[in-house]
Amino acid sequence: MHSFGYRANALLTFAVTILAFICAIASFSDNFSNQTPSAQIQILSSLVILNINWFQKQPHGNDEVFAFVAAEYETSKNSLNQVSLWDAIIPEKEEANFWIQISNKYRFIDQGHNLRGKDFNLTLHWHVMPKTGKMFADKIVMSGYRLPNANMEVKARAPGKIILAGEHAVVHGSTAVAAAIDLYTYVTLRLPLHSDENNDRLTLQLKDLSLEFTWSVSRLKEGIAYDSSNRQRSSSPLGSLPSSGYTPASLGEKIIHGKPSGIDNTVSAYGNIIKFCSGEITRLKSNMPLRMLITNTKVGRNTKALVSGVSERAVRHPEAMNSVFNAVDSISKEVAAIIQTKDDISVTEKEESVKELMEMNQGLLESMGVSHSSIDTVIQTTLKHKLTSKLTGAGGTVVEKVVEELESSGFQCFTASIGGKGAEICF
Ligand SMILES: C[C@@](O)(CCO)CC(=O)[O-]
Repeated sequence: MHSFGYRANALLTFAVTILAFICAIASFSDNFSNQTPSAQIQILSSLVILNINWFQKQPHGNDEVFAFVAAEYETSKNSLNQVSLWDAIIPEKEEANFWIQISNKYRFIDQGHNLRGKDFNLTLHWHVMPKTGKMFADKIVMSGYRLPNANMEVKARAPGKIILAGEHAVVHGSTAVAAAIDLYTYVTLRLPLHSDENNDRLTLQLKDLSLEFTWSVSRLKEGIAYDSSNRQRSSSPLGSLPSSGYTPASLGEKIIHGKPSGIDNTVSAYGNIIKFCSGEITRLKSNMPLRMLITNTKVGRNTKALVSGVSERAVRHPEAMNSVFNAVDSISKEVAAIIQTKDDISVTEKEESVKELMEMNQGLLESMGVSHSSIDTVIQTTLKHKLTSKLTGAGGTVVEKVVEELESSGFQCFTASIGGKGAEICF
């Protein structure tokens, strides 16, 4: 008679043997599974186009494909170094045949000093992970990539802007109309490839002005993080620039204006002609030709002081200043409506109306205490030529005469088209 322990041992051994036998058969059956997955990948500048055209999901299994793209390179110490740039899990057959356009998910960082001027491969790996059985792995290697030998450069440009109506009052909630102009500021950013070269300093050299500023990168990052978390609008309202470009611009505005309305950085970042009121932006589609003569009176100004001067006047005379702000609001709304109108009104009539509204706006700016005697000179000069109404639209010799006279008074003139592109970045 066998003891209980002896019987239990025999049963366990039998169960384990059967289990091992089933596993061996399952594993052997992998040899009959004919897997021929294929994939394509194309790298277009910062875009990856990926097309995995194979997926095999068992009726009740949960196979999935894990795909990742890595930059791979060789060093004297290791024959294979990988920097993962992108990955994804493809859970369903229906999702396995796809085209995607992405920028890298993970940052391409040189951990040592290995990548400058070196060749590397971009490799797409994919792993098919069945519920049971052998994991299948394959890859496509794309060779011929090289990181630059010198520091990386990023170029950006942002347009200047003009406010057609509503400056200053916009800070107090009135509507304003502004446009990007085709005069740009260009910036080239050089990023050191080696981390030890990045000594936490960002240096800005304004070569035209012979000025140089330096900031601590970590302090700037803190400022940007703070501003992003406090900003109500998180995405680009006009769709031309990532919101990350908007944030530093709005930080700069705070430095220059103290309490900015946000109109300057918005129009410079996103371009076009916009109607702006308390952070709400409406893009205007102009139905009239708009070219502007811009005169630089060369009178230095302190925007912060002017903006706070208007606020102080509003505290001293709240009712009167409210009426001024309301009048500016109506003027801006009317300017916006004229610019957009498709009615059968001649361009001259539209220009006459815009001219009149601008004159009224100028008067209100004077009542806010922000005008200057040099602006009166500009107005008198243009009025003398009875050309004020033409300055928005007309070009040619008549404008040249006005420019000549204004420049002889020591001013600097520019003609500009308005409503163009916003800030652009080129890697
Ligand atoms: C004076 C102001 O209205 C415009 C300056 O370009 C200030 C602001 O809106 O932030």
